[in-house]
Amino acid sequence: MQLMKFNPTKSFFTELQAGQGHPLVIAGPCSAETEEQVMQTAAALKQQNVHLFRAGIWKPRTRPGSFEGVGSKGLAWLNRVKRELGMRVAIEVATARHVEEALKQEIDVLWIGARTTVNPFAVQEIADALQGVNVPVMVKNPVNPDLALWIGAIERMYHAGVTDLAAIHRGFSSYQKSKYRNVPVWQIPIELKARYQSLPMIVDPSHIGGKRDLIFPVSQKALDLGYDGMMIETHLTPDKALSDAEQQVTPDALKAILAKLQVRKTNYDDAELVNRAEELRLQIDAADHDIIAALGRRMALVEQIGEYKKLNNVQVLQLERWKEIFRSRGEWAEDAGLNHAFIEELYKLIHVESIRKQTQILDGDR
Ligand SMILES: O=C(O)C(=O)C[C@]1(C(=O)O)C=C[C@@H](O)C=C1
Repeated sequence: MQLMKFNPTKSFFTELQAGQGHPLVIAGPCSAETEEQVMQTAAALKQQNVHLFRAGIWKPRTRPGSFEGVGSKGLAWLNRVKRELGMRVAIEVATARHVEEALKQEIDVLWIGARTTVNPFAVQEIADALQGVNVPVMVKNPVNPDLALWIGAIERMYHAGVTDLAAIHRGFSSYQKSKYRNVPVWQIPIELKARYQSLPMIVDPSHIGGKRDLIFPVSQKALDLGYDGMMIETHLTPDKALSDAEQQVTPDALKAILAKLQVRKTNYDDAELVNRAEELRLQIDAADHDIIAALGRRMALVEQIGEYKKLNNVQVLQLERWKEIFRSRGEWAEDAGLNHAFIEELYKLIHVESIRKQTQILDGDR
């Protein structure tokens, strides 16, 4: 299979915001509810120079019985937004039929939702329906934190001939309680961005946060990480919305959020500033050198204990010692002004590596 060489110099998404010096803004209601609601929301958002008007037509819901979208008739409403207000419009598609109906109504941009991205069969069906069409497509991350699955869905679009691609980061489901509706796991989109630098990355703070209050901080963090834009759910009367009421904002609130967001420079623009940053980076290099040397010493000791365990036929996992390490290193971290949870995660990784090394020694597979 040919690997994706995604490296366009310009695309539909970059052109939309070209020269404006501010990020791409996609906004609109979670769901299209009535024709009037769609037209009024779009008119309010047009005032704010929103680049793309979004609305859910078919809504995949967790449980049956919730509002599942108005269906095909809503497409004509979006077509009206396009014709009467001159805005570009975007919807989510989950099946080949959705794609066909959307194209018939001249929807400008399609996106693949998180619950679809998880399923390669469904994604391929959409890709097949897009063969030879080349409409811009945005691919949301899968609900589970799996980068390969996300890339796979983007690749299926690419192989179908879609050249205007973007990724949407909407966060990941988690069983654990969190302040987020979908935990961001920023490392995953950062890795995607590192692999495909020219792939526009859009944040969906409405789904990550699940609450209005989190839209601003999540968007600001995304901009600080170099994201290209955001998709924010907007409703005229959010509290009365038929879906996702808690995470939608009014067009006025959206305006306030956009005004507050700071777009920072991608890099230092002055030689003096570059030099100061370089000095600090040299010190970071030295500190990292120390960390790696210390880890090397630690692992050499772990190997010695491994040999000793082999000689005496003692098992690898020493639970009491491990619990003690986990507890004490957390305390040391706090004394040193470091984040407790960070050091715990680091030691979990170190312990897994110790176990891997000692298992090799004990099982003689070195
Ligand atoms: O103390 C030991 O017995 C070790 O092998 C070292 C070590 C560690 O990495 O610190 C490794 C594995 C054990 O479960 C506990 C601790």
